[in-house]
Amino acid sequence: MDTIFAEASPPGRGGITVVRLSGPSARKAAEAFAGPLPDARRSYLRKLRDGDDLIDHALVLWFEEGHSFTGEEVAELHLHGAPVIADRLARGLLSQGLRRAEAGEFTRRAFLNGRMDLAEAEGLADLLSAETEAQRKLAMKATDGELGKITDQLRHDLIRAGALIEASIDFADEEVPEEVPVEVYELIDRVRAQISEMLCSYPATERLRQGYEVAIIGPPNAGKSTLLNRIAQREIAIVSDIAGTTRDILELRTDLHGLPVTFLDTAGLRDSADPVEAIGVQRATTRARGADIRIHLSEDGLFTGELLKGDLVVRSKSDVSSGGDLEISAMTGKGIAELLELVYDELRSRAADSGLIGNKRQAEALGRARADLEDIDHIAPELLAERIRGANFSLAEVVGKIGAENYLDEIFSSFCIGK
Ligand SMILES: Nc1nc2c(ncn2[C@@H]2O[C@H](COP(=O)(O)OP(=O)(O)OP(=O)(O)O)[C@@H](O)[C@H]2O)c(=O)[nH]1
Ligand SMILES: [K+]
Ligand SMILES: [Mg+2]
Repeated sequence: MDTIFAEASPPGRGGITVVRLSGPSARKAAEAFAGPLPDARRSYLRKLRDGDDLIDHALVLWFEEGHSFTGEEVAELHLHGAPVIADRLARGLLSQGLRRAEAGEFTRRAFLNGRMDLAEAEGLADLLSAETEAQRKLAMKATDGELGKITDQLRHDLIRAGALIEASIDFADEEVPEEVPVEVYELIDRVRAQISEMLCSYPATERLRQGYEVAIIGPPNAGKSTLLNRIAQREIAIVSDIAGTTRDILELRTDLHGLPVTFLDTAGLRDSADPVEAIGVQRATTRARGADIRIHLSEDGLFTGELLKGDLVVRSKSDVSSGGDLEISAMTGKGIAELLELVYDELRSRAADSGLIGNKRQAEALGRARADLEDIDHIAPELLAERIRGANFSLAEVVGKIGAENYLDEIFSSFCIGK
């Protein structure tokens, strides 16, 4: 096994740069620069030298095999945060025979050494890319091993069901048709119900993970771009009194009280002879349909087209006209805070339905497990036992106990170098 190294802190200048070494010669390599390091998990302030070149004064610590993030021997060198120092150290480490880590390689080794299951590793990837408080909380839950515990319990129940069937097959009187014990069906029903419940929460989880989209739509000159600028508190979109000003979709990423929300400004909806504007209208319509919420904005407070669950019908320019339930003035700012609260309330209630299933890979494996446990009422005991084995296999895949090799490259390449 190679000993690898990488900067664990972001590139560039900072207070410190942390260089992490992992592998069988991590400690030896650290000591080649820092001198002997007696105790694990204690930090030492040392001069790092390569021959007679003093590289830096650094904090150095090491972790024994089995008691580190990767499960291998790990050393950490906390350097002063100038790129030239880390570069100088890297040259020394390369000449010691170490190699640079690939993206996600530390976490990959942690998984391969049993320090975390696949769902925890995926949770860690989400945690590192979380942008808002709600995403942080969701990812944190996934790094905590909860899914592994639940799937272990489900597998335990299925193994018991399988054993009960085997016993009934072995001892069945040859004259009497074999009967599957009632407990088997009870166990399977319970497992299937739990899987269904977990799968039910998946779409809400996925939306929160990806971030929500709120499309501002309506006729030309409704004030959509002015509203976007008001939410952004800066001039993102071009505003003019010419109908058909906006053509491309403009995105504004926000953190709405901890929820990741992207507001979309779109082309005013109308039939246009201008081919470019027509493309804009087409894009607006398609994108708005896929958004989580649509704000239907118009001067008369009416809307055309479909109203989907959670949509808001809003009257614009309330400074010059009035009427309608929900009115705003993007010019004066009136009603904007209330509008954002309504958006937040709706999305928060959707986020509240999120659960432990964090991604498509996990959802698909669970879906296969559930499919094996459906329509089992009149099937022969041997076939039922086979189905149970299939479901067990899929449950093991959820947390990567089986079949992880197919996903490792994809999962770990989404990490940065040094993670
Ligand atoms: N009085 C008043 N005028 C507004 C308000 N919001 C927008 N306007 C004006 O309405 C006109 C159209 O505004 P835009 O924001 O460009 O409208 P839009 O819906 O983006 O228009 P298109 O991109 O052409 O579809 C501009 O002259 C704005 O200054 C408002 O709250 N009050
Ligand atoms: K306009
Ligand atoms: Mg516009």
